This record gives sequence, C-alpha cells and structure tokens, in this order.
Amino acid sequence: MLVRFVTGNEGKAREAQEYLDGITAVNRVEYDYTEIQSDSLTEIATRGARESFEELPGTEPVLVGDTGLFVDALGGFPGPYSAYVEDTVGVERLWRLVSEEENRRARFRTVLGYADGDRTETFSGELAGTIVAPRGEGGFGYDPIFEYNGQTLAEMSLEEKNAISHRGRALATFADWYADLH
Ligand SMILES: O=c1nc[nH]c2c1ncn2[C@H]1C[C@H](O)[C@@H](COP(=O)(O)OP(=O)(O)OP(=O)(O)O)O1
Repeated sequence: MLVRFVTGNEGKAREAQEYLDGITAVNRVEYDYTEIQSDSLTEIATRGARESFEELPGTEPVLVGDTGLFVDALGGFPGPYSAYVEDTVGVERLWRLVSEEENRRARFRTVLGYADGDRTETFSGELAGTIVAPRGEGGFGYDPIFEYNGQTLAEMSLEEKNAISHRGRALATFADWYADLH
C-alpha cells in the first residue's frame, strides 16, 4: 500500500512515514495545490487533498497538511496565513507584537486532508504553548518563539518535538484511522 504525501518538505514526509510504519509506505510528491483563502484549515486541507488527487496522475490516496499558529491575544492571527506572515513580517516581529500583550498563549494546529477518490477525510492535532523571545537553533518556522513545558520547540531534539507536536498528533490520529480502514 502507498500513500502520497503532498509537501515541499522532505522532513514532513519522513515524519509521516514513521507514524505509518507497518501500515503503509509514504511517497513524497510535490504539487502546488491551490491554497484557498479561508479562515478554516479544515476547508483548505479538504480542498487541497481533493484537488491533488484529481490533478496528479496515479490512483493512490493523497495526504496534504496545513498548519497554522493561532495567537489568542491577536484573535487567532496569523492562523491560516502563517506561511505568508512568516515570509513578510517574520518571526522576530511577530514576537515583538505579542510581547506587548499580557496574554501570550498560542497554539499550533495541523489539519491533514486525505482523499482517495471515494472519500475525503480530515484529521487534526493541536499543541498549546506560549509565545516567547526567540531561543534555540533547531526546528523551523515559528519554533524559536513557541515555548512548551519550559523549552522552545527550537530547543528540542526532533524526536522530542515530534512526540508532542500538533503534526505528530494529527498523524497519529490518521494512522489509527487508516489502519482500521485496511
Ligand atoms: O511545527 C512547526 N513549527 C514551527 N512553525 C511551523 C510548524 N509547522 C508549520 N510551521 C509554519 C511554517 C509556515 O510558515 C506555516 C505553515 O506551514 P505549513 O502549512 O506546513 O505549510 P508549508 O508551505 O510550510 O509546507 P508544505 O509544503 O508541507 O505545505 O507555519
């Protein structure tokens, strides 16, 4: 069995393979599906999975992932626009914005979209933490300003992060569902 993980990121495909070990093989495919402008990661992932399945050659199921960082005091900003905000404003300036707030709580949310031609499903995972001044050299994206249990995600090893992460939780939920399906 084979699931195609649509991502530009090799590390994400490897992580998916770890969760799906013994259940299915995972191939990374690159496809730039349309990211609709929506407040809902579920909507974005659902459409992305359907479009990828329809447009890519092949019949194996596809999986897409969409992640956002939601800051409580900013009404959930940057949320579904996290990639755009990272590219434009940047992580350091997001920290400066949040540093003016008393409530620095935030959460990462990942929604995985699955499509196989017969069905489309979504699976989500969350990680709650606090926005802090940048620390740590590891990880990517907003990891240096997101603290969980006293450590930023950029200070954790990849294994430590994967064990608690929003993406890991979504992958674990998907893996359970997919194993039951077969
Ligand atoms: O664990 C994470 N730790 C810190 N930052 C993260 C994480 N996961 C995503 N991010 C950031 C990267 C990007 O600024 C935005 C959306 O990420 P995300 O939806 O995965 O899209 P992407 O375009 O980077 O990759 P892909 O090729 O898999 O669609 O949030």
